[in-house]
Amino acid sequence: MSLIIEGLSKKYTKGIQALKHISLTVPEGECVGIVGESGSGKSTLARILLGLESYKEGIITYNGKPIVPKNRTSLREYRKSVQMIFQDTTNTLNPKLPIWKSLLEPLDNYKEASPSFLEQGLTKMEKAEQLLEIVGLEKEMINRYPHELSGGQKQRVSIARAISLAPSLLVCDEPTASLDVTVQVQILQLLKELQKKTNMTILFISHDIRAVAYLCGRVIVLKNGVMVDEFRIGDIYHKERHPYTKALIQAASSE
Ligand SMILES: Nc1ncnc2c1ncn2[C@@H]1O[C@H](COP(=O)(O)OP(=O)(O)OP(=O)(O)O)[C@@H](O)[C@H]1O
Repeated sequence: MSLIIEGLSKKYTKGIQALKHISLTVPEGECVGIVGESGSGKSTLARILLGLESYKEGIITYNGKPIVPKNRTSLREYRKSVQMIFQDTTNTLNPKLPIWKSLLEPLDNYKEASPSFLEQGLTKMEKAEQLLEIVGLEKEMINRYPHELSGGQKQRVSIARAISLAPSLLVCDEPTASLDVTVQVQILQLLKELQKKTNMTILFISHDIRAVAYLCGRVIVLKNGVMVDEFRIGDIYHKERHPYTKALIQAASSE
């Protein structure tokens, strides 16, 4: 798995330049964090990576193949290996469907997928139960509806759904932002555990440098669409950090 972004820029209509010449490589099995304040372009980057947003300038290649936005055929295979979790689970979990139906949607769409962490020969319901167990939820929850779950439980279901196809890359866009602090920590722990177990690559997008520092080995700092800093987590307190990175650390430690 390799994801390479070279010289990516994105301009919205009305001239808003959300990303300016972004270049980065996401190596296999690593967790790379993208941190920045509101409006820095984090979600734009995530949406482009998922093929949900177009871009005119730059090249994105995944395993050597270019990602062409909104090209359904080339995106089908890509979508199988690249999954996303969002801050707001309403995008993922249809309120009208029981949990098991939402959970099994990706596996239904890609019948050829057989993730190694699911036992062979399971019925549909047993697959849904196993997926829930992997993310630390009671299997009895498969028959509930999203409104009958807490925010943290819903995010666990979203994670179970996202990993059900054993993606090689998981893009997480502020997955803990709307959760209580203790639940945030539990979700971060779960992601860390899953990453260790499955060796999937994670691109973790957050405004919270502490969450990024907990989970990621490498960090990229975005400010107004520009990559202003990039470092290994061990160098977070290095004196050569960009003043904006230092300000983010300072702000987080005084919260
Ligand atoms: N569909 C759109 N049309 C026009 N401008 C947009 C659109 N989406 C985002 N923008 C603008 O692009 C810039 C980057 O927005 P983006 O949502 O990527 O930032 P972000 O870092 O994810 O912020 P937040 O943390 O608040 O979600 C902002 O100035 C925003 O107003």
